[in-house]
Amino acid sequence: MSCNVALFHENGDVYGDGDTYIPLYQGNVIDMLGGQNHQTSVGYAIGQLAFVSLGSALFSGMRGGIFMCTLARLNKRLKHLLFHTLLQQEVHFFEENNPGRLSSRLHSDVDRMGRTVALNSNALVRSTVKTVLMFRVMLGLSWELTLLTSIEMPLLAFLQNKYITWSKDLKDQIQECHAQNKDLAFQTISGIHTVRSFRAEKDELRRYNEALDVMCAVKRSTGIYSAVFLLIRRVVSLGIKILMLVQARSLISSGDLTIGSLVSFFLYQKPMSTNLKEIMYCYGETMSTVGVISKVFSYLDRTPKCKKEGELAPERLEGRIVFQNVTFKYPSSPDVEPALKKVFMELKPGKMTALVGPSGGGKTSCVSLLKRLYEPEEGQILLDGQPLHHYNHKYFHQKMALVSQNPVLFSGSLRYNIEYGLKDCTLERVEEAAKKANADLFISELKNKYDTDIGECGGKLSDGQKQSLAIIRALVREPQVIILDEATSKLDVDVQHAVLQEVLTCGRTVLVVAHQLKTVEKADHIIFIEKGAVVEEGTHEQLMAKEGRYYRLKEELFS
Ligand SMILES: Nc1ncnc2c1ncn2[C@@H]1O[C@H](COP(=O)(O)OP(=O)(O)OP(=O)(O)O)[C@@H](O)[C@H]1O
Repeated sequence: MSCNVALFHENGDVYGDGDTYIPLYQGNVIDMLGGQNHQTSVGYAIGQLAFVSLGSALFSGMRGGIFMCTLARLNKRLKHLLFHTLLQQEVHFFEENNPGRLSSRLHSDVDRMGRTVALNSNALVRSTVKTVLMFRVMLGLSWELTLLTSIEMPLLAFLQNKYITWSKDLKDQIQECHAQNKDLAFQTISGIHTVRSFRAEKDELRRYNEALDVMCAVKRSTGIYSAVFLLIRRVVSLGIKILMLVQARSLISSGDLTIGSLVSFFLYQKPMSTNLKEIMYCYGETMSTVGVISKVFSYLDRTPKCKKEGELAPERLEGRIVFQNVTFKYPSSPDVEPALKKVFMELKPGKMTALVGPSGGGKTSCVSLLKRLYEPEEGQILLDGQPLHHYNHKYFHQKMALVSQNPVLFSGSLRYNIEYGLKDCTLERVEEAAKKANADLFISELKNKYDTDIGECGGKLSDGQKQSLAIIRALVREPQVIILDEATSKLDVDVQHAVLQEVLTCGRTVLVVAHQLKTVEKADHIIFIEKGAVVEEGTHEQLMAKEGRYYRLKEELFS
């Protein structure tokens, strides 16, 4: 984009950047370099050039540096804001937008957006100033030739505009393909165990290849558009140049233009058109990034569809939970039957309540509503007589702990995972919780004890150890309500009993979600839920004596 041109003129005005020095004088270069001027004026001009070159290099370096720093800050701020906004969104948002796409928005799109805005504004300022100054000088040399040069610009701008309109959709498609491919590769790699056990490597490779083919086709179209555009642009430029040469010849013959001025004019014309191209390129780049920018901003402006956080954070919480005629439909399936229909149930403090029923009955939906991952469509859930959303978010999730069958663990140490999200948690507290979960023995046998790295998603632990870790993580928070969603299924029977005994101490409310009916026989209260409705409830003995759905399910499982 730059050219090594150095011109000297009598006014002593030099303009340029980096390796481009364009003196803004009027006069004849050829004469001076040919030695017709005095030796002193050449020395003076060279000194001046050196001085201005140094100044130019210094300022262009500073400008580049300042823009790079601004770009880094802008990127950091945008990513922070976007990540913050994403974390505020309701669960349904993440069901609609898969992780690969969101991660691509957060990284590639924000980078591209920052680069376009910051770098293009840098180039735009530089090129505009240079263009205005050069234009002034060129007008002084020959207004007729300047007029012809100026015709080229709107023509090229028109072509560029057309090109942008055609290529914008393609660029959006490429961005989308990138996100999809990333997501596909991520899914396959993270699920490699399943892929391997189903011998699905070839299928996954084929799927990835098909996705690559789609992207390749879009890129091919972009290449064709770009080649055609370049060809037309070159032809237009060539036509204008021929017109200029014809005009210059007639000006020279009529004595209105000297050969020296013509050479000067052409020496200006090249960097001038380079600058104009740069301006148009920046414009084009900015325009083609508009799609990306608008997507990023649509996420930044998105208001989460969840109820506002409440203030309640009582010192003492009893833990009595009541579902009052709760009806609920998943936002992603608004047209199907509700997952829960007018559910009424009570979970008492100091008691273990078990939620049982066939697959798809609505057990997990109850737990999701309890953890406020979704909001009921009708009815409400009360905790100590207050709707759940009245409680302070952090307080609420500390008081109500969920331990699931396949807990989500993060790479890092055991201690990091146990203390996750807790401030000022001492090692003594962690050790005490581990003892209560009957897990202190296995941890003490590890080489680095609580500092042992558990690997990606806890990959270095057995399934039972992962469950133990999740139980410690819940207990260390000293919750008043504990939800065990098949949370002890991978533990030894002795450990299961010890854990259940422990969670029932301190008058805690315990909800056990169970698929294996054997684990719930000891529950104080059993609720049988089927097709989203409570069908029957009572103790194990009462339900067995009733010979209803619970009895029949038990018979089916053991027959
Ligand atoms: N994220 C979701 N989006 C849409 N529908 C869902 C979603 N999760 C569950 N469902 C539907 O809601 C109904 C209740 O499902 P739920 O997971 O609560 O049952 P469950 O009793 O926990 O089943 P299981 O014992 O198999 O875990 C089912 O019909 C299911 O298809």
